[in-house]
Amino acid sequence: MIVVEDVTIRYGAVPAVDGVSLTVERGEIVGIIGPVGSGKTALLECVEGTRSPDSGRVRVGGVDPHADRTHMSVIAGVAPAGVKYPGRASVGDISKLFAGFYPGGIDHLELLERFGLADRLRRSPNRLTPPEKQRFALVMALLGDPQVVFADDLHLDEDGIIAEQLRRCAREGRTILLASHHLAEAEALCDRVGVLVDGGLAALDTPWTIIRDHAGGGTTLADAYLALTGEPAHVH
Ligand SMILES: Nc1ncnc2c1ncn2[C@@H]1O[C@H](COP(=O)(O)OP(=O)(O)OP(=O)(O)O)[C@@H](O)[C@H]1O
Repeated sequence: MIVVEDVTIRYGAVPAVDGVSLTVERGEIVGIIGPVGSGKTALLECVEGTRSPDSGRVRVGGVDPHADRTHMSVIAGVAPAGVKYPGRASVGDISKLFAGFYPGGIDHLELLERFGLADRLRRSPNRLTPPEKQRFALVMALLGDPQVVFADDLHLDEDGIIAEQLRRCAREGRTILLASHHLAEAEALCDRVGVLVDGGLAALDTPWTIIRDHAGGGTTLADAYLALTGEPAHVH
């Protein structure tokens, strides 16, 4: 569903993303982890199509996501991060409004229920708790019944609703590409994990394979991450 071939992204002399290749199969959950500034956002932007790589090739569902924005708007949903919504608009109003853009999409009330937000209908999204904001962002991403879901800087909630719902999305055949600093949750959730270090993929495999190959006797993805990046896990 997602093909990234030898993608390089430059902002200055040093590439932000340097020759990255990866594929994501339909129904797979792939998480990109890596230190601050390692290129996760730049890579996701290229796959979402909001920017094009300086070299290399990206395909999502067979199309160039930067060139074919119309097709991407049909097949992909992006979980928006850090959005400030108009003051008086409520969770119910905004999700209903956006659902109206997607005839044949998923009912907004059903999604709010699935993500544990049914009792937040009248609240401003700006006043939700951080985990609720993340769940609302995923509701917004799913309104159009997308085949592919992108979530940059995904925050996973302790009660597991987000992980449970993303697993459900994958079982429904949706393909999920996320970036996160939450290593324990990414280890539990993702079919495969890519570790970006200075714009290059230092590892791309199932969490247990990365742990086996890189954790140096440790037992967690955080152990492997420390060995690969030289940094302890950083959650902001
Ligand atoms: N608009 C920009 N102009 C110049 N440099 C940029 C720009 N956006 C990103 N960069 C640089 O590209 C590199 C990769 O940044 P990117 O935001 O992709 O990292 P990240 O892994 O997503 O970080 P974070 O963990 O903070 O989300 C960094 O060195 C960053 O400073």
